[in-house]
Amino acid sequence: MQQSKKQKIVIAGGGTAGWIAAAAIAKQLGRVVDVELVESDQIGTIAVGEATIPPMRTFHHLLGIDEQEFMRETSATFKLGISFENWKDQNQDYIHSFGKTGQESFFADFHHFWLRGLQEGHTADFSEYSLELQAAKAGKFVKSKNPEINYAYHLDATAYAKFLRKYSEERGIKRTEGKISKVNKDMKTGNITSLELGSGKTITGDFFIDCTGFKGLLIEQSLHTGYEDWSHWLPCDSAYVVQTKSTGEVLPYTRSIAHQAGWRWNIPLQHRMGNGLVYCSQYLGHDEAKKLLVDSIEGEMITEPRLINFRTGRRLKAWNKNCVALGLSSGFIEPLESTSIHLITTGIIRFIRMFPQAGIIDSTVDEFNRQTKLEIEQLRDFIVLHYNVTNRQDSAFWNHCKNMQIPETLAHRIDLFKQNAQAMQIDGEMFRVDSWTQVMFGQGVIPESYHPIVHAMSAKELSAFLTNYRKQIQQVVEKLPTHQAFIDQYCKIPSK
Ligand SMILES: Cc1cc2nc3c(=O)[nH]c(=O)nc-3n(C[C@H](O)[C@H](O)[C@H](O)COP(=O)(O)OP(=O)(O)OC[C@H]3O[C@@H](n4cnc5c(N)ncnc54)[C@H](O)[C@@H]3O)c2cc1C
Repeated sequence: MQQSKKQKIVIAGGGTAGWIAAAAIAKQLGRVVDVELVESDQIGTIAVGEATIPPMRTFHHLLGIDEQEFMRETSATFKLGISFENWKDQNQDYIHSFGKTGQESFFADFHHFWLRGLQEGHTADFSEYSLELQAAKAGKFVKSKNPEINYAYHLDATAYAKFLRKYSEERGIKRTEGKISKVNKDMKTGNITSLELGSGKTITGDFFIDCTGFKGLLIEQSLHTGYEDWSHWLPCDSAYVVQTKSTGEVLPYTRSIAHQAGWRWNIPLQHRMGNGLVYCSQYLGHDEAKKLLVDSIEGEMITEPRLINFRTGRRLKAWNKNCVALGLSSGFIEPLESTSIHLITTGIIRFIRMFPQAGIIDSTVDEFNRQTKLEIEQLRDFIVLHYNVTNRQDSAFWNHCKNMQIPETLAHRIDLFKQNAQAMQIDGEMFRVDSWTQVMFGQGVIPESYHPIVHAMSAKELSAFLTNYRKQIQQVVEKLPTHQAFIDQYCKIPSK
């Protein structure tokens, strides 16, 4: 079999997306391709994106990253889930944790057993059957395989890009600083041939990865790929962000607190808190939003509040010609479930798997785009669920969300769950039954019936099963160290 010549990949942009792409390619393809990353210090990065989901650990494992070093360098903390406050209704909270809830049987998920229990007088909340959720509530954490505790991280976005830059440069990635002023294309094929910098330097390549952020300098401004707008389902279009000093012990979860026209977040890092207020500008003015954020934060501000505008949706093709878009240039479904960095990692893994060593083949491009579309649509549905299934009627924004037409795929899932508690699962989907059920129950969806298989247990057996499972979780949680104590001994940042 013939091996083609060594290809050159040019990565445009050095935010989280650019350096994740560089690090992954350096590790997996470093011997067979040359890579150059161009970034502009003058433009800088978006410098948000600080909450993650558990698959990041697998990605780090693939890169051979040492967890303690990574956590110290990025001031990271552990994340067991997200606390959704005032989403179902004002003054009602629930946690979407990364844990399993209860023990399922081959034919029916655990929530069917819990629903029967409710009917038979068991009053314990669904949340009491998840170890991660209870540990989060108690502010506790430990790394454990038995019982397994599933977790992700909160991290400092700027420090993370720096950390991956060091990793990539140590593995041979070339970095060029400069502002791209022109994207050159081949007249015949339409492929990108080179990037011209303000300094006059030209960077040529065989393949280009667009990580230039929302503007999509290559994929959109040069290749005019097109964008599918999802603002009719995800109407928030703005965020004010600000960093504050920490106050008290760090929580092992993100807080997402709904307000009259969106929500705000608290992301606890070791040395500071990340805060942001996401909103729909049609229902809340920018000045009001800024005031709402400033009035709600607890610690002293260490940055000025900064406005970020966005449009939810996806790039029509993540791979077009000889260019793949990653990160914000490929689309954005808002940060509610911390899915953007995850999409960068799955995007680069997919690209490496389908790497066009022998030239670009249409079927490969089509398959890449098909998988990318499916993945982002599944995440979109999960996020739309949070907005749509609510009892809130206190503002025009929530009335809009409650009554909006939702994607058919999501409507189908909600129907299945409402009618007979079926939590539909698509192969390979990121958020599993445990996530869908925690959010459905958390937002107040109560099914009309459950699977009859649960009657294979007698009432006595079911009662013992539910009671013992819950007790075991309580016993484990009692013995766990606090999140703060675990961080202090495992990955504490050096005091400055
Ligand atoms: C409000 C908000 C909150 C978010 N929260 C989360 C979260 O909690 N979790 C999560 O997973 N994701 C979150 N995200 C998404 C996350 O921030 C991004 O996915 C991530 O930071 C990747 O950004 P990026 O690298 O694509 O873009 P950027 O960080 O914008 O980087 C763009 C890069 O391109 C360079 N560039 C641009 N133009 C040029 C040019 N002409 N010449 C040279 N270089 C250029 C810039 O200098 C920069 O290096 C959030 C996003 C927003 C808007």
